Amino acid sequence: MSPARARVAVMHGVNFDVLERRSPEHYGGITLTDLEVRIKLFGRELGFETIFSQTNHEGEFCEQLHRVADNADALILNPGAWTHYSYAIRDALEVAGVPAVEVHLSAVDEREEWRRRSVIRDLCIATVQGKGVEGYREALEIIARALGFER
Ligand SMILES: O=C1C[C@@](O)(C(=O)O)C[C@@H](O)[C@@H]1O
Repeated sequence: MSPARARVAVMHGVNFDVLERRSPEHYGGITLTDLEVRIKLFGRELGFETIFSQTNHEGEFCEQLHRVADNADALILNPGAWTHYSYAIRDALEVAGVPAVEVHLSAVDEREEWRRRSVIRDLCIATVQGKGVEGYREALEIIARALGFER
């Protein structure tokens, strides 16, 4: 039997603390707080508790991945630029021990060459990109299906 409320960790990486100052064309001009409020509401609709974190420090992101299974049943991660080159984060994700969905606000596969590469993609059950804030809803729906929590 599944628990009443599954917990999903939502981890934002480098430069998400200044999201509203980044290219509105790609990131919508939204603040991280507004983004997290929207994700929390999506989560509630699906019966999830969402747990948020953001850091600009790669080692801290890795340490959060090491511990994520203590507090969460699944993971949504948007590591920002680390996605494209951090093998440290890849290795940490490998030991995270919960199903993970990779999310990007922008369509990384249609942007610069260096953004088209993700070193975490094959460790994730899905990738959602280019759908802005709505992409997080899609990621939560994917997790709901994966955990057998569809309502
Ligand atoms: O920081 C980010 C944000 C991003 O992950 C996105 O959400 O679209 C895309 C990355 O290429 C970029 O470095």
